[in-house]
Parts: sequence; C-alpha cells; structure tokens
Amino acid sequence: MSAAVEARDLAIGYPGRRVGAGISLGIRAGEVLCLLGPNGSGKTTLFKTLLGLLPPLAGEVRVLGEPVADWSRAAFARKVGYVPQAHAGIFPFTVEDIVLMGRAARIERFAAPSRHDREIAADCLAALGVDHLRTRIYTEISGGERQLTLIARALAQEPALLVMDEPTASLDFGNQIRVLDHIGRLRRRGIAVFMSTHQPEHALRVADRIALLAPGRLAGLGAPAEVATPDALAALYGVDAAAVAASLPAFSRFPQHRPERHAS
Ligand SMILES: Nc1ncnc2c1ncn2[C@@H]1O[C@H](COP(=O)(O)OP(=O)(O)OP(=O)(O)O)[C@@H](O)[C@H]1O
Repeated sequence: MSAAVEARDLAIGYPGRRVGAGISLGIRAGEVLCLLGPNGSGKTTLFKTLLGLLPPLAGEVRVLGEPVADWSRAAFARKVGYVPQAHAGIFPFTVEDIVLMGRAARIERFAAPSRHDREIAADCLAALGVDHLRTRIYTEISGGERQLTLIARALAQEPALLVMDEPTASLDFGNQIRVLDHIGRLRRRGIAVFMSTHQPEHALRVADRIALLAPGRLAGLGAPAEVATPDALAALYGVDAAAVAASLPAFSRFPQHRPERHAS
C-alpha cells in the first residue's frame, strides 16, 4: 500500500527564501508522526508544502500515491484534513456550520447538509467534549474552543490523512489529554496523522515516530525513544542538555503510551 504522504528530497520555502532542504519522510496509514522544531524552523511551511498549498522549491510530494499537484481540490478535501493554527475567524457562523464545512466536499453541489451530515458533525463535536458549543457563534468563543471546533471540522471530513498544526497549543490541560487520546483513537481507524507540537512530552505520549525539524533540515526521524533524547532536544532547541534532562522527569512520569501497531 502506498504511503498516506511521502516527501522525497523536498526543499521548502518562499520565493527568495529557502526554509529547508533535503527533507524525505513518509507516513503510513494508522501512524502518528509528530513534528518537533523550534519557532521558525519551518513546520507550518512543511505542512503547507505537503498539502499542496505552497509549491516545493525542489523534490516531490505524493499524497496517497499521487503527486500532490495532480489532485483536484475537491477530491483532496475528501481525503485530507488540515487543522491550521487556530485563527479568530471573521464571519459569524455557528460552530455547527463550521464543522459542517468539513462535510462540504462530500455534499453534492447546491445540496443542503443531510441529517447524516448533521449527525456526523454532532458526533465529532461530542467526541471532543464540545457538543454544548453547537449553536454558539464561532467568533464569540474562546481560542481553545475554536481550536476544538477546527479539529471537529477536520474529523467530520472523515479523512485518510490528517495534518494538524499544533493542535493542543491553546488547550487547557484536560482538553490536551482529550485531544491526544482522540488522536490515539484515530490511529485505530487507520487514519494517518502528521502533527506538530511544542511539547515533547505530547509527542512522546502519542507518536509512533518523531521527526525533528531544525532550521534548514530534518535533524532526526524515528522511534520516539531514539529520536527525542535529551541531547537531541538540547541541540534542536539550543539549550543545555542538563536543562532538558531536568525537565524530563516531569514528563517521564506520564505512563508512556505504547502505540498499538496498525495491521498493514
Ligand atoms: N509568507 C512567508 N513569506 C516569507 N517567509 C515566510 C512566510 N511565512 C513564514 N516565513 C518564514 O519561514 C520560516 C518558517 O516559518 P514557519 O511558520 O514555517 O515556522 P514554524 O516552525 O511553523 O514556526 P512556529 O513554531 O513559530 O509556528 C520563518 O523564518 C518565517 O519567518
């Protein structure tokens, strides 16, 4: 089976500004890959390139076996969900409307959402513990509530690949755990997840593999215990290894989640 997403010798960036190069990685169905990297190292730029929102400066991206540029936007939206960093939003849609937008690629043009679509939207909100927000106006809810709404929207797409840019960033402690647990459940449904986080303990808790993005290049890719070591994290974030080690006991108390392998 082809990888959910595969990048070969990718260079990423903007006109006149190369952010990273030589990036090769693949994500299988039912696998969670977590991306760690300092501010400005290129995590969002990499995601946007994998999603075909930014052209690669070099190299190749395939999504579900097809070059990303060959996908029609409608077909892509049926297969790939993207949770961007939470934004304020400008239009006063209800939370349910926003989540139903995740169904849009599956609804025939000009058709109204069906009862089935509304049930799926309600299920996705309930799965994240925010069904009580259904009739609230998106521009009038908190940053964390918006984040959960955007995750629910992506889940409502029923994607094969889910790309999440710091999905736990603005969430309280309980919602962080809820979202991480939910990501673990997506794995069992065979969904490939590629997510970034600024919290190594979150990656250690949920990832099958971890990728380290240093400015300009991929500095590591592999099993969490082998990749997210105090020395590697110290080098990645430009801090002292002793300082990283000092903070490690705080998260090593987490029972380390041993991901179930997805039968391929
Ligand atoms: N539209 C743009 N045009 C030119 N440069 C950009 C653009 N957007 C981002 N950059 C630059 O590209 C680099 C990578 O940015 P990116 O947003 O991908 O980093 P990131 O790892 O996601 O950061 P953070 O953790 O702070 O969200 C940064 O130096 C940033 O200033």
